[in-house]
Order: sequence, then structure tokens, then C-alpha cells
Amino acid sequence: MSDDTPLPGIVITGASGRMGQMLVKLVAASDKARLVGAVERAGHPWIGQDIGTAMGGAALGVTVTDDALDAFAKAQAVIDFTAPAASVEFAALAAQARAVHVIGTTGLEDEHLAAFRAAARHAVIVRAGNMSLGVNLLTRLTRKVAEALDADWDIEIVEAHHRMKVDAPSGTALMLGEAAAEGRGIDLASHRDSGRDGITGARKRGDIGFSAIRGGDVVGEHDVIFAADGERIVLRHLATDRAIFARGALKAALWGQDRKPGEYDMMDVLGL
Ligand SMILES: NC(=O)C1=CN([C@@H]2O[C@H](COP(=O)(O)OP(=O)(O)OC[C@H]3O[C@@H](n4cnc5c(N)ncnc54)[C@H](OP(=O)(O)O)[C@@H]3O)[C@@H](O)[C@H]2O)C=CC1
Ligand SMILES: O=C(O)C1=N[C@H](C(=O)O)C[C@H](O)C1
Repeated sequence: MSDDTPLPGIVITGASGRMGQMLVKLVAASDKARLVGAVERAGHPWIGQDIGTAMGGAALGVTVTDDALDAFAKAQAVIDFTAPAASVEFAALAAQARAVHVIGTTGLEDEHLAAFRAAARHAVIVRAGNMSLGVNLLTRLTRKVAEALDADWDIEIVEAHHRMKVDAPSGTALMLGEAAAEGRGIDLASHRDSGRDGITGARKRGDIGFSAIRGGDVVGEHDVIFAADGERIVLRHLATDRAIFARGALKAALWGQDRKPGEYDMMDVLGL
């Protein structure tokens, strides 16, 4: 007997971006979901074109639009790797359309998080600063190691990304920092040390330090360093292909179907 339930329809926002194009290709090729929309900002040169041909490939039968609500109304999920203000706007529209909203956007401030919280009263939001299996596992390991070590072990997080990245520290570095702080039983906000420059004074015991490298086409590299007198532990994740983030996001969009409204993360999706 065949199952006639249609596959979940997915809209990609920021469809011309690095992650947007990766997601368009992944969803269009998937046998678990359908690509039903591609959204870009008003005035973008791709508006009105088929997303496949705009990307330089075969037509995919989906026209790029700037009417997000109209696109979301035809979808079961929205995958959104754009910019903080855009993701806030999309969260309200996805909630209105009752579509699952998967948010990969980073560089978020408290005001953006509050807007997501409000939208999640009406719809499912799955958000993570990193959607890859490897980084989410690293996050768990970081928490575990931080739990086992006291403040004689200085925690430093070093990240490297491509020259076009606009936010620092990366969303992943902050995720790792939160996990380290949780493991140690402290609050990250009052122990965060990012942006050292000049005569900074000696390192403050118990702080969690962040350093960011930007250059070339680095997809994403994260080290969590636990440094004590005479020894160091380094936990490392290297991303060499953005497909890892796209695969995680699609998994989240499918996982979110039929869940209760609320905020979820990749730990929920991956069962970690
Ligand atoms: N959570 C994760 O696993 C990952 C998260 N990211 C995060 O995803 C985000 C995007 O990264 P990346 O793809 O490299 O960035 P890009 O700059 O390549 O892409 C962002 C896209 O979003 C579009 N956009 C911005 N504002 C709007 C809007 N209001 N309406 C519609 N489209 C809009 C941009 O259009 P325009 O060019 O016209 O501004 C652009 O096409 C970043 O925050 C990054 O840190 C990235 C990888 C993995
Ligand atoms: O901007 C990127 O490229 C990435 N952003 C995310 C982050 O800020 O951590 C995830 C990944 O590292 C790539």
C-alpha cells in the first residue's frame, strides 16, 4: 500500500547566500522533503527568477520571492540562515503560518532571543549556533570535561572562520562557552572575556576566554582549550564542508513536524 502523505514543503530564506544555496541543493535533492519556496530580500537581483537557474544550474520550478509570508503559508518548515533582524521578522511570519522555523543565524542579542521566545508560543522553533552532529557532540564533551576540572584549568575557546563572516565570537564558540560555564556551574555572561587588546592585565581566574581568527575560505574551526600548569587538553572540531550544517538543518525541519510549539535545539533533534 502506498503512503499518499505529501512530503513536508520547505522554504529557504536567504536563498542566494552561502548556506542558502547549499540548502536549496540539499532540499531539492531530498526524498524526505520538497523545496516549495526561496526567499530573498526586496530588490535582490534574483527575485522573479527560478532559484535553480539563478544558481547557475537546472530549473527547480521555484521562483525566488520577497513575499515571505506568502511563501511560508505554503510550507511546513522554513530554514533560515540569514541575519539577526531578518530572522526575527521571519520568526513572526513562520509563527503566523504555523510553520516549523529552523534558525541557524548567529550574532544574536538578547532582543532577538526574546522575539524568538514570543514566536515559539505559537510554533516550533529549532535554533542552534551550529547544526552539525560533530559540534553538538563536542558541546556535550566540553560540558563533561568542564564538570570534571576546577578553575586551576583555564578555559579558552579559539575559533577560525572565512573572511566574510560578520559576527564574533561565532555562534558555535558561544555554544561551547555556555556548555563550559554550565559544566563549571558558573554564569557565562559574568565570566566571558572576549576581545583582549593592549595591557589587559593577567588572566582572571575562572574566566572563559574567546579568540577569533578570520581569513580565506575557512568553513569553521573550534578549539576548546583547558590549560593548567604543566598540561593542556584541547578538544577540536574542524568543519570542511558546509553540507554538515545543511544536513543538520533539514533533519531539524523534519524532526519539528508535529511537535508542540516551543523552542528546541539540535541536542533535542539529535537526542544528545
Ligand atoms: N547554525 C549553523 O550551523 C550555521 C550558521 N551560520 C550562520 O548563518 C548565517 C548566514 O551565513 P552565510 O550563509 O555564510 O551568510 P551569507 O551572507 O552568505 O548569506 C546570508 C543571506 O541572507 C540574506 N538576507 C539577509 N537579510 C535578509 C532578509 N531580510 N530577507 C531575505 N534574505 C536576507 C542575504 O542577502 P543579501 O546578500 O542581500 O544581504 C544572504 O543571501 C550567519 O549568521 C552564519 O553565522 C552559517 C553556517 C552554519
Ligand atoms: O558564519 C559561518 O560560516 C558559520 N557560522 C556558525 C557560527 O557562527 O558558529 C557556524 C559555523 O561555524 C559556520
